[in-house]
Amino acid sequence: MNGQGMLIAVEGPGGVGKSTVTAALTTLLRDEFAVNVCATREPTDTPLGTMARQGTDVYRGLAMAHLIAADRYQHLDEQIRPAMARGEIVVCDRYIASSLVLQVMDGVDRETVWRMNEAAERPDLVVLLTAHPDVLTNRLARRGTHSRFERETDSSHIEYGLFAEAAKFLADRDVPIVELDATAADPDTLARIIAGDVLTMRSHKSHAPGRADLQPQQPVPGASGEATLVPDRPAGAGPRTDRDGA
Ligand SMILES: Nc1ncnc2c1ncn2[C@@H]1O[C@H](COP(=O)(O)OP(=O)(O)O)[C@@H](O)[C@H]1O
Ligand SMILES: Cc1cn([C@H]2C[C@H](O)[C@@H](COP(=O)(O)OP(=O)(O)O)O2)c(=O)[nH]c1=O
Repeated sequence: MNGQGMLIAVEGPGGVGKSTVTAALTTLLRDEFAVNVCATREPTDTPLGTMARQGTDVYRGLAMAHLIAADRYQHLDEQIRPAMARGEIVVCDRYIASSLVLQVMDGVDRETVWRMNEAAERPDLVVLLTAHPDVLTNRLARRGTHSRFERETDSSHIEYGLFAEAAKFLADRDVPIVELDATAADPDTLARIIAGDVLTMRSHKSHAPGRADLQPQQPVPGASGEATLVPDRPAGAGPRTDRDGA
């Protein structure tokens, strides 16, 4: 963690509800818990990020991977690190895990993607939203697809599987990651569960020896359900399989 600030990455396949949950979490932390939140997303809304977001039919493979990484490093310099230094909780809709999935879908080796992101801040918490692939396909059909990745045949099944692999990859490298099943839970409930995890982590941090600004752990009214800490799974197991075959 960087000062009092934290970096929370909201990740998951297209249509799972990342943007919706990021917005709900931001509102909850700001309005109910008076936390300073920097809500952001990748690709960013800068010219570089917009080129990547709108350019998925033009840029592919290593070119796309470098475009995304360049946008991420600029994002870190200009927005994420300054916000963390101010003590804010940065909630980022898509981050490194997305690259470990989408660039791999695009034919780039996972280790290569990881090395390209070597100097990027590790998130304090990765929130991996999952849902049964058929649910994802239906949500994308209702909302409309936004990119070449989402239009790819069977994209929901492919992304679902690759996010499970990325979760294991990150957990093996000691990146804290929780997985939440968004198949049936509504966005506000998911936001409350995440807020509970984030505020608990923040409280533990502020209770670290030598800190004068101790804050009691804040309760999260209405939070229910269970977040699975990926490293807690049995060795070798993929992310939660309770929705497999559902
Ligand atoms: N938990 C949820 N349950 C049901 N529908 C949801 C949920 N979260 C989001 N949605 C809907 O699914 C669609 C995709 O959500 P969105 O936030 O755009 O996903 P993403 O950012 O992951 O691509 C939207 O129409 C949204 O209203
Ligand atoms: C963050 C990230 C995005 N992308 C690309 C894929 C997506 O098509 C595009 C935009 O992300 P996406 O979240 O799907 O867009 P929207 O918010 O409009 O639904 O950026 C990557 O290829 N790798 C990444 O690491």
